[in-house]
Amino acid sequence: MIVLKDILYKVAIESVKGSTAVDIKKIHFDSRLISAQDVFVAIKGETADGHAFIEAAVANGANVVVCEELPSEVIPEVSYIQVKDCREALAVMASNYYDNPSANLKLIGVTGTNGKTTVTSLLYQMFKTLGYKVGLISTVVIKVDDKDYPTKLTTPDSLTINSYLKEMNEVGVEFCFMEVSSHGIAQHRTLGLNFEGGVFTNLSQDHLDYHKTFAKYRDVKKRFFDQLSKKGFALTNVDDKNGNYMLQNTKAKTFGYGVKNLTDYKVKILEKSFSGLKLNINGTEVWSRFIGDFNAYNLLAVYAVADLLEVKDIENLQNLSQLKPVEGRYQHHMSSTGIHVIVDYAHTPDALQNVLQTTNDIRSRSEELITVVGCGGDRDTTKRPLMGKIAGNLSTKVILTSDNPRTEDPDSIIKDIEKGVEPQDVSKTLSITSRQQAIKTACILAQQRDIILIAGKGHETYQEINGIRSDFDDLKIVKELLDQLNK
Ligand SMILES: CC(=O)N[C@H]1[C@@H](OP(=O)(O)OP(=O)(O)OC[C@H]2O[C@@H](n3ccc(=O)[nH]c3=O)[C@H](O)[C@@H]2O)O[C@H](CO)[C@@H](O)[C@@H]1O[C@H](C)C(=O)N[C@@H](C)C(=O)N[C@H](CCC(=O)O)C(=O)O
Ligand SMILES: Nc1ncnc2c1ncn2[C@@H]1O[C@H](COP(=O)(O)OP(=O)(O)OP(=O)(O)O)[C@@H](O)[C@H]1O
Ligand SMILES: N[C@H](CCC[C@H](N)C(=O)O)C(=O)O
Ligand SMILES: [Mg+2]
Repeated sequence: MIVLKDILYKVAIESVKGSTAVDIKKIHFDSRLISAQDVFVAIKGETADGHAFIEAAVANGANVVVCEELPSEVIPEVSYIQVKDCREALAVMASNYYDNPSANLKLIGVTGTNGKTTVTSLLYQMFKTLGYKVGLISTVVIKVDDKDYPTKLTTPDSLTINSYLKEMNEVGVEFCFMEVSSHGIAQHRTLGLNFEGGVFTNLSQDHLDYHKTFAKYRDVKKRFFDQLSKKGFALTNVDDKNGNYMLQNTKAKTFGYGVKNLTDYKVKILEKSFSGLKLNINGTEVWSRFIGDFNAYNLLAVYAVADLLEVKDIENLQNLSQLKPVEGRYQHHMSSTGIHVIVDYAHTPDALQNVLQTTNDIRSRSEELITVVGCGGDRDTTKRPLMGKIAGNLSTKVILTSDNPRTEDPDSIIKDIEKGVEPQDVSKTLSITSRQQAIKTACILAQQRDIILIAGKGHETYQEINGIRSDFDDLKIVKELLDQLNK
């Protein structure tokens, strides 16, 4: 049994009503999950206020309520802990409840608009090959060494994070690589975790629906570095406009990586093709099967983190050249008749620009570059016209379609994207609401050597419409269609 006062260690408490010497079972922030002797944390969310569910939580058996405002009627058998911020309190309690698991392994957090999944997944791959037990918390999957768990968020809530870290402790994981999203930082999901290091990849427009302004989005990301301890390291992409800004107030030891500017970790791109990149990393030539300049940054970040974690240089470079691409990130497939297909998770203007630019750099220009792209519903609407403009400017044909419409009307999302398509690009742009039909049309249009880029959903194996997720896998669908069409 765990005693309430043990999990309240370091929680900023404003007032207490009732005993803190009570036994508790689990902590939940959803009243519907509460059973007898559980702690209910009332969170003021985006759509609901957890304080409205205190009564329901108590009816389900909660014997402790953590809240920002005490309910008008308090029940004598229940302990009430009033705190300033319930999300902060939840994060601290979660660490305490699971015995501060982040202190028993080396935890590295990766933040930035694009590249988090790629960098964390490659670090997982590299450290596994080096023979360590490794953890991964990413958009695609959570891994406790070899065991996989599904996940819905990039950075899960603090209870979930700590429960997986605890499981990692139990099986002897030494290194854990995790994605730190801006929502995660804003909602204190990672607060109180003991990070050995933090990495900044880049910053461009995304999530303005949530953060409202770019400056606020940037400053939330910076908060992650402000919170690192002086024992840790902070590694930043110095070529990014905000790279140095991120580290301005960090107490951690700072390091830089980049292609354009002189810094601690440097990469030069020597050759690029659809079969990979030839790089010069800090003076040594390395071959990798990754495609695209942006992946030179990702690989360099991986090399730098491995170096900062004291992997021997020779092993680091050898392993770097063995790394395999991550699911849905510039995933390349060649059809039986020689049509190139690229499935990529580009769902921001910057990512779309990068993948298209990269593809244009590699192709010989006589082929068509057919881009199939959409934007998610209930998310940043201002990125839609920007993505329309970029798709039109950098492709020879564009098919605008649906991504995950969620609760929005798919046609009105497409109309928002169309608004950004410039006049000279209108004649090469089609709009087809059904993603399946859009992909089929691209397959019908494509000839040998042409390139079909399907952007936005990468590894996702579903399409979400009105809260219902149906099977949908871009790569599987395009392969089936090309086969059916004998292409
Ligand atoms: C906008 C957002 O970030 N929402 C997240 C947030 O929910 P919320 O606090 O707004 O919840 P709410 O619905 O307002 O409810 C408030 C509270 O009342 C509680 N409640 C509600 C009903 C009830 O009957 N009883 C009850 O106790 C809820 O459990 C909650 O604690 O906190 C929840 C728990 O941690 C998250 O699951 C939820 O993520 C939603 C599902 C989501 O889609 N989030 C996306 C936008 C997200 O976080 N994405 C990032 C970024 C990815 C990237 O960078 O690309 C990510 O890290 O994945
Ligand atoms: N270093 C990078 N710079 C710019 N774009 C990148 C970079 N790495 C990947 N991308 C592009 O961004 C897309 C998403 O990459 P990745 O999944 O690694 O990013 P992420 O930060 O995890 O995204 P999310 O916020 O959705 O979790 C890729 O499919 C690719 O198009
Ligand atoms: N982590 C990203 C995922 C976007 C993926 C795209 N397919 C969409 O559904 O919008 C987000 O929450 O914005
Ligand atoms: Mg990710």
